[in-house]
Amino acid sequence: MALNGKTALVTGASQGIGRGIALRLAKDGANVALVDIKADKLETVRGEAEALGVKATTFVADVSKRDEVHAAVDHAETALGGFDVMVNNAGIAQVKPLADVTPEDTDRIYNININGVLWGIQAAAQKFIDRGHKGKIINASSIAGHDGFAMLGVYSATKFAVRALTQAAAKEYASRGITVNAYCPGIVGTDMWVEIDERFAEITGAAKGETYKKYVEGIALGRAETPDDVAALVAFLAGDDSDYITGQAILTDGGMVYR
Ligand SMILES: NC(=O)C1=CN([C@@H]2O[C@H](COP(=O)(O)OP(=O)(O)OC[C@H]3O[C@@H](n4cnc5c(N)ncnc54)[C@H](O)[C@@H]3O)[C@@H](O)[C@H]2O)C=CC1
Ligand SMILES: CC(=O)C(C)=O
Repeated sequence: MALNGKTALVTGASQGIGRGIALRLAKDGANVALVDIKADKLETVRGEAEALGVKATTFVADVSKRDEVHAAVDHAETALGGFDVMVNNAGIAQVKPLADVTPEDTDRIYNININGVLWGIQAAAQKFIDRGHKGKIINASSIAGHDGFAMLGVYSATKFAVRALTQAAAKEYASRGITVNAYCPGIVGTDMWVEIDERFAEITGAAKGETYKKYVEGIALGRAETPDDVAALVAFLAGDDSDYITGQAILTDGGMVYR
């Protein structure tokens, strides 16, 4: 198995894409540290990972808090005996016309989606350097990190920022054997999209389900994305086969945005 003996930390692992990534990495042989702000669901995912024959541990942390992210990385190393892969997946969406955005909105979403990724990059890179080996840092961007989406303007800005951090970190850490890449999903059928669809319905008067349907109809491959689709790309980026790739923000969207 491609990730046998490796240790991977995934943030936002309680559900959705993060859960899918954690279970795929476990299936590929990695021991997994599951981090989220939601404690209860983490334990369920831990059981699912252990059933795949690997070690798993949980840690409750808010990625917007630098100390908590650093503590999560320390915990992963102590509990699992190594540290090789960091997946900065946790994020939140916000559907709002730009005209209505408040400073409180931007503080919240920037702190989670941008700073959360930055703290994860810092903590993981320092850990790889202290341990004296290479490492993989993999960040959640989006199609909205390649194209700004109406009503998702602030969210889109955070996902463009993730690409900037990914490129800068790739350059800063390349000499240490650390690669830094981002994955850019399209329309994934998770709770995040349930919330996005509901907010669009409130703001635009669209019927419930209509916005999601409209976006899915625009996908060339003809179906919504699943967490497993995203996890397949992340598993590649976590393994040795991607060793010569760094600083990239790779689209996995079934054919929506072409770069
Ligand atoms: N669902 C989609 O269509 C797409 C999602 N993405 C990105 O993928 C990532 C995962 O999204 P989904 O799984 O769909 O979302 P989701 O809402 O289903 O799950 C997000 C997870 O992150 C956790 N989380 C939120 N804030 C946190 C914080 N401050 N600290 C720790 N954990 C926190 C939540 O508790 C939850 O378990 C996000 O970064 C999102 O922006 C990117 C493109 C498309
Ligand atoms: C949630 C998200 O990133 C999009 C573009 O749907």
